[in-house]
Amino acid sequence: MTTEESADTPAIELDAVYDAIDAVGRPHLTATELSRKTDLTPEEAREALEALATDGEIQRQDVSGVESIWYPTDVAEVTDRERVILFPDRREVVVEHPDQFTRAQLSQFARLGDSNRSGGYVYELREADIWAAPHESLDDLLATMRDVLGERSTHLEEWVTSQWERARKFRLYTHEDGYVVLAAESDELMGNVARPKLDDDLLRAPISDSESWVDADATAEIKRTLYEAGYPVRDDRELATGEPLAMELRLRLRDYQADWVERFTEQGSGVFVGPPGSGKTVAAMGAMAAVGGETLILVPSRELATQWRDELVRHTTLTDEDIGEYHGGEKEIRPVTIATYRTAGMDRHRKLFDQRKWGLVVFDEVHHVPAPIYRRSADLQTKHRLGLTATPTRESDDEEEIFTLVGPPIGTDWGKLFDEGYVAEPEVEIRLVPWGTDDERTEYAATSGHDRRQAAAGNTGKIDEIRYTLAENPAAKALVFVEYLDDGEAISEAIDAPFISGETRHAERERLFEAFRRGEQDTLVVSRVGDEGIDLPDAELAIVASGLGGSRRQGAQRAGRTMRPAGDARMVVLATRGTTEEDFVRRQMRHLASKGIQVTERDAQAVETVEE
Ligand SMILES: Nc1ncnc2c1ncn2[C@@H]1O[C@H](COP(=O)(O)OP(=O)(O)OP(=O)(O)O)[C@@H](O)[C@H]1O
Repeated sequence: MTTEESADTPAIELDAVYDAIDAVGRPHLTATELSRKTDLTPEEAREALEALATDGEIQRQDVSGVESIWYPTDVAEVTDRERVILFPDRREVVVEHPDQFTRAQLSQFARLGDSNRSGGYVYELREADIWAAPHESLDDLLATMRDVLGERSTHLEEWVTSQWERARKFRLYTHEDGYVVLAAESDELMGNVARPKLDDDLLRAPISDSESWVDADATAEIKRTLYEAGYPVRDDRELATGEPLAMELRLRLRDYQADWVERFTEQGSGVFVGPPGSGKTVAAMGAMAAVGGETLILVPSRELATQWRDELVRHTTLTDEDIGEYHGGEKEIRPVTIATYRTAGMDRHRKLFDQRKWGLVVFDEVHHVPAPIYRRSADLQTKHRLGLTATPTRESDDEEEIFTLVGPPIGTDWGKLFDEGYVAEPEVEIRLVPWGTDDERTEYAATSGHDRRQAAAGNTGKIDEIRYTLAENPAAKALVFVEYLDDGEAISEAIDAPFISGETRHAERERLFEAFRRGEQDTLVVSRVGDEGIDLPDAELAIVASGLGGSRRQGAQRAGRTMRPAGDARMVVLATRGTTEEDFVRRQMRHLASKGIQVTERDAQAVETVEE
């Protein structure tokens, strides 16, 4: 073969790439790997792969900073097969076409970053993700990882093991004489980490080279300081059980709920993490019964306070007389008191925390806990603390607060909950809607910043799409979510359904929601303010016309509305095609997808899309 000839013919046949892939033992390879399995140099291998890619025979998957991954087009085309690619050195996992189970598994020990250029999902494993993995043992965690990654990396597993151990190097416990002790795994850790970092007034006196007597009122600060230094502290103190509370459940906890409660009582504090409708509220009642002490329940809204009361009366032996509500409407402190965060956060209502001897404080929707409550939570460290959340949004600034002031997560494999039918998987569909009129498009182009967002939100093309979607699902009880009042009013008028916003009086809201629950009202338009923390168990269809929410959590919550165990729930998210709204919605949905929810994307159905 002459040099000229070799320049023209591909350096390698596709078959040889398949052979090399087989030899590598994964469904993809890098140029370096190809060169090792053939007699090509790495450079020749890369050129050969590029030539095959130009011919469309193979595809590449790029991840910045490391070698590209290649796989045959056939595999990509015939199957929308899931591909999980691990980059152990970067502690990253790239997943293409992940199924629901894989996403649920990954979200337990990794956080979703951005997508890469080829559209794969990139998950990162950071220290705090391992510290906060809701597994009972390291073996359980490693088993989940091996299951989802399909391959083992000794290097990664060593790192995971070291992080797991790192989160177990310090613990607080109650000495038999009643004082609180900080114990380090070794003298070095106490001498080189804890003592230099913690002020003298926090560490009262050394007990030994690895243990110190600490200020019992400063445990929150101790936990936070060590967390920041990279050592999350186990909290094994004996906690107050408060005034006794006699209560029993009227229903049987499901196995996973019983397991959550058991882990909670062992730890004394923690956060139940489970998808909406998975029975966290009921499990929290199990925790109340297990602690057996008077309980303060903090919730984000008055509506939720009333719901909690109803559920407590329905599912436990508590009666209405045992339960007090404490918020803008009513102020009663009883053995079980349900307060809103807002009222509880006000200084003049401090008595809520001190008037009775609480044994347990429950933080519902724990990611909603406002700063004043967090400050107060530092004083609640001697009590049992239980958080509830459906959205362990790890990127949030609250991550550390939740971990140190409330407790570590307690969870179950989400995939299992879906599989066993405890939670219905919603279908989420993004629909890209063209502009209703040319004028709107022009206006969008001429504005910037917030006005621009508002223009995209208010696209009148969405009104047709809403009508179409409602007509598609005639029997479904539907909620239409909007971001701006003007849009809400326009939609409400166009589809002849009441509009509930932050301006709607409380009594009117309740009346409309009740009518909706009873099935007398089948469609409601709800603004972003109007839906905060409200539970609408019977919604079968949610149309998000705009403003999926300023935060990812809100997106997840709205999807949550349709994720009740009953019925075939569906969510349609509208976004104006070709605008920033489109990107925004996609990003939000990606987050949902990472929580194990099936998301699809299609063009608007009502309006013909014209090529622009
Ligand atoms: N052990 C159980 N036995 C029977 N029904 C249960 C049990 N646990 C939960 N449920 C029912 O399942 C539904 C959802 O439960 P729950 O309200 O506790 O979920 P959740 O996770 O708190 O939901 P959300 O996150 O939306 O607040 C409720 O109707 C509840 O009565």
